[in-house]
Amino acid sequence: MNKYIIDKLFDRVEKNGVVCVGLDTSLDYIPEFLKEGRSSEDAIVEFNKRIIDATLDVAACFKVQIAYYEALGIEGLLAYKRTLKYLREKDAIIIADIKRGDIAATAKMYAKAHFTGDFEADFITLSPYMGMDSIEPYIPYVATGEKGIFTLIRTSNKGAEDIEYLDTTEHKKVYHVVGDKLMELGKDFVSSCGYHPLGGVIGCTHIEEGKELRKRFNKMFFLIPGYGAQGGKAEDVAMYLNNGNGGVVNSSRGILLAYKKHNNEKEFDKCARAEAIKMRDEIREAVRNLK
Ligand SMILES: O=c1ccn([C@@H]2O[C@H](COP(=O)(O)O)[C@@H](O)[C@H]2O)c(=O)[nH]1
Repeated sequence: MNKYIIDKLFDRVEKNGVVCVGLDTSLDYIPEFLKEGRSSEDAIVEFNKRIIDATLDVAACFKVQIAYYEALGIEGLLAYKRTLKYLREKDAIIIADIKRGDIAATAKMYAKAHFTGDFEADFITLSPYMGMDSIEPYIPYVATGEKGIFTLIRTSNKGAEDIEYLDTTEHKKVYHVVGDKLMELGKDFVSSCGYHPLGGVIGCTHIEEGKELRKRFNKMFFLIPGYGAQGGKAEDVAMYLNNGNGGVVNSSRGILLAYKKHNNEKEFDKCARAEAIKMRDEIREAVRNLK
């Protein structure tokens, strides 16, 4: 049986739980005392390092949302690069949330940019709306066993209904078609853990289809956003998992800004840890209650 990066993620979930810490680090989220005397780049890196150190043993992985870094230009991208480097030094699993989608020639360059070099990540997110030839250039990296992708299938936002929920002539919704195509592509890469490294982004905010999607895409590992700040709850998430594995659940603002709930900016990292543990334990409990 082949070994792919998805086994490492599966094992981390077994060990640390399903929480994916979202490093959507906006400058506004960083407490003033940490910004004093530091450049924006250094403040972001310092904030991220402290969040990473505080949550490493209670997180399955870290999702770094590139938009927050790109928005600050070169300085932001340097902070992005340094954050990824720190995560790698800690042997943390990195999901780069870059949501790319383009013609194959360009996709090849995106693959090189985010699977090697300064911005190297373990997994990246992709948008499938230009078709499967926009996904294929990433597959040689997946085939090495060291890289994986999460493709948008059914997203967490309200606007998901505008396109993803449209009925197709095959009497399936668009997101079913996307998921089915990825399952087909993934079947050559099913790994020891039972999943393939061609994961899907499935938001936990449309709870009606949780069980159906879990059953239909049974070998697909899910990246599940929408928890906390977008309203997703542990009971909702539990349905997208298989015995508490088969997916990671992202929370970005919920974890990074936990200190605001406790009015304790000095200990923002401790508050982030407590929030990640609470989230992990609530999801574990909800999984137990499903049985
Ligand atoms: O369907 C999707 C796909 C991606 N996202 C991303 O996840 C985080 C969510 O942040 P929160 O602060 O926990 O709401 C963010 O990076 C989004 O770009 C998503 O929300 N939904």
